[in-house]
Amino acid sequence: MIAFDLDGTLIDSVPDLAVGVQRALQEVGRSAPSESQVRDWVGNGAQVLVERALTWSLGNAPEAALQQSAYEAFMRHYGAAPNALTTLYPEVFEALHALHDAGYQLALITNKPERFIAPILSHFDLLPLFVATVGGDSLAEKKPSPLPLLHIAETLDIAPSVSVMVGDSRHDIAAGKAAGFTTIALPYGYNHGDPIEQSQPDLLVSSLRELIA
Ligand SMILES: O=C(O)COP(=O)(O)O
Ligand SMILES: [Mg+2]
Repeated sequence: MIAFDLDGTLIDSVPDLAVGVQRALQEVGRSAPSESQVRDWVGNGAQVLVERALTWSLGNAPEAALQQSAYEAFMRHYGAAPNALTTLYPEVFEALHALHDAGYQLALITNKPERFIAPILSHFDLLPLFVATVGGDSLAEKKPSPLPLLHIAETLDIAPSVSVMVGDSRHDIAAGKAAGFTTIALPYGYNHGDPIEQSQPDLLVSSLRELIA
């Protein structure tokens, strides 16, 4: 089984995430961050993304009521147009089809809220390739916890030792290691601005084409 991360691995979603964050902060009367700031804040799910933006804007952590209003606004704005500016990274479509046709079971494990998974994968004609998907709010814990990975392995009845986690961030690699998966990192996504090599994945590939090779 090969499990893929979504944001920063299969899709370059930051342009739409940034618009969602900017509109949410404007709606709650706060200054809006730039797209490059948002890029470094992606990785721990929508609640943390909104919290990081508010903390930047306020200079301190937000109160719960403000966090909740901004989170609801983000979910509404991002949910209204999750595919407006988002693109698939090069070779993703071909690579996923090649792996699927070769008989690998493909899973998707993202920290993104579950409700956005199907609309985005459907938009890019990728949804039927995945036997299982899990979002950041699907289970009690999200990456870097190994829980979502172990949950998928158990659901598919596949041992972690023959499972692979492919991702762009330290949370993917940490979750993969803790779950006993082989970890493969891609360098082009979002890792809070740090090189993914620092997480010491089992393998670093420059693209999904190289992964197939
Ligand atoms: O939504 C996020 O913060 C990150 O999502 P990802 O796990 O697909 O990279
Ligand atoms: Mg990612």
